[in-house]
Amino acid sequence: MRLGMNEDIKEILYSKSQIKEVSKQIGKKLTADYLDKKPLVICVLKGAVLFMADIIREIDTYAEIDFMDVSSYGDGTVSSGEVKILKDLDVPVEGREILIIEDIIDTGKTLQCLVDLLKHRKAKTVKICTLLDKPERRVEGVVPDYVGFQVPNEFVVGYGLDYQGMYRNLPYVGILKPEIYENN
Ligand SMILES: O=P(O)(O)OC[C@H]1O[C@H](OP(=O)(O)OP(=O)(O)O)[C@H](O)[C@@H]1O
Ligand code: HPA
Ligand SMILES: [Mg+2]
Repeated sequence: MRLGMNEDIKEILYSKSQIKEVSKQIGKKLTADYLDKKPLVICVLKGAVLFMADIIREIDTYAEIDFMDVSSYGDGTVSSGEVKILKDLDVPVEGREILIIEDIIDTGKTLQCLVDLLKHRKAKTVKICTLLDKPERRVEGVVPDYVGFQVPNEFVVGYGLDYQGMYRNLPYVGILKPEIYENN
């Protein structure tokens, strides 16, 4: 009998309070770096939605927010390599200081595609803030500017990160038991 989501987690990597603490630290840096710059803060749906909500409340300066929905993983644990734009931004980015908020950088394909697009649209600057960085799996040369935690090469879920659309609502980041996805 499955008792609930928590039973599917092999190990908790980052607790709610650790994530809160790291968001505060990053928020302080962002406040200093973006003072008077009126950045456009972009949340990459859906994974980044929880971290975005934390981060914007820690940025103590004028900022606009917008959302983009891109998807490359579908239902699996391996990137398809093909990044689809499912929802574009509502505002133009030309001349703007852009801060992209992500939950995780894995292969880097999603962000490489986004950064290229925003530069093509003539953004003034494009910086990346990610809760998690998994550098071991990188195939693109994406380097984040603000990082919460570096994660090992494991499939992680929680705090926005999903497996087959589930586990996003776990209040921590944990490693999914391999038997969960190996049985599917
Ligand atoms: O560095 P990459 O290998 O490209 O992987 C990282 C991206 O993959 C996940 O999103 P996904 O496409 O699964 O959509 P989701 O955010 O809606 O879960 C995650 O939220 C990142 O956006
Ligand atoms: O480890 C991961 N977990 C969930 N979604 C992801 N998208 C890229 N890497 C991951
Ligand atoms: Mg995502």
